[in-house]
Amino acid sequence: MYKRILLKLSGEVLSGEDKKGFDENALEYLANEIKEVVKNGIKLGMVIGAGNLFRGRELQNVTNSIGDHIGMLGTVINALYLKDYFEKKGIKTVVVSQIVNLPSVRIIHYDDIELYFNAGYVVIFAGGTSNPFFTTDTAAALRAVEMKADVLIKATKVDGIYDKDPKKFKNAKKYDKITYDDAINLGLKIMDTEAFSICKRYKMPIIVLNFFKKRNLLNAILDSGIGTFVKP
Ligand SMILES: Nc1ncnc2c1ncn2[C@@H]1O[C@H](COP(=O)(O)OP(=O)(O)OP(=O)(O)O)[C@@H](O)[C@H]1O
Ligand SMILES: O=c1ccn([C@@H]2O[C@H](COP(=O)(O)O)[C@@H](O)[C@H]2O)c(=O)[nH]1
Repeated sequence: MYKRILLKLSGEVLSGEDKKGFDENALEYLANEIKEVVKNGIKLGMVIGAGNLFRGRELQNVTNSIGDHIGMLGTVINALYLKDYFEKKGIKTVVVSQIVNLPSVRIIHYDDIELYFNAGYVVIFAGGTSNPFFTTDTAAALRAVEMKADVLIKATKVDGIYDKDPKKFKNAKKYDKITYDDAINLGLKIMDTEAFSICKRYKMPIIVLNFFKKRNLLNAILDSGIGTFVKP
């Protein structure tokens, strides 16, 4: 069983697939899945994307770097929305970020993060990497290494890594296991090359799984071979 986890969630986990904004049913499902994890005493860090609000590359007529700043701010909005929702459901949550100065957001400080985990808080790392031209996959890889996670779990809309995008190709084939090198060399677009490279360099295992299948997250944490496992 993994005890210390960095969970990367697609922004669409908050809105429902291919939708924008926030959906009450989606949030309730998410809170229930997280509650199960917290109940098991797992130290949980989270990085959430912002696909339900803004993706820099989708903002037409906006300068690239500014579009990315808007995207990163979207991840802060999601983090605060989630913190408020989680706390109403009894999940103690703290949001940390280096890109905003708000009373509801704390700065990232390694010693404090350990204290939050020991006190049973879920820690949401908001604001991506703090730099434009990256994505929250790379932020998740960085935070996983920084928090010394046992594993990075990418919970998304597909049930693992395929040889091509399964949303576009019906004949795509799933990998149960794959190496970092193969994921990078085959150009599999489930995660950025930067994210795979950081995980490879620091030997951070990755699990990619379907978040929309009930208890999948907890089952993966209990190490039951869910999704695709990326390893050296
Ligand atoms: N080789 C592949 N294997 C599996 N999925 C793939 C692959 N290539 C592309 N994808 C796509 O990657 C998507 C998952 O990416 P991710 O969870 O990061 O979504 P996102 O839309 O980028 O996140 P966000 O909503 O936060 O912007 C899947 O929905 C799938 O369609
Ligand atoms: O380090 C980062 C992380 C994110 N961004 C911008 O935010 C959006 C939303 O993130 P997703 O990973 O796509 O959900 C992304 O499209 C970038 O525009 C960033 O600039 N730097």
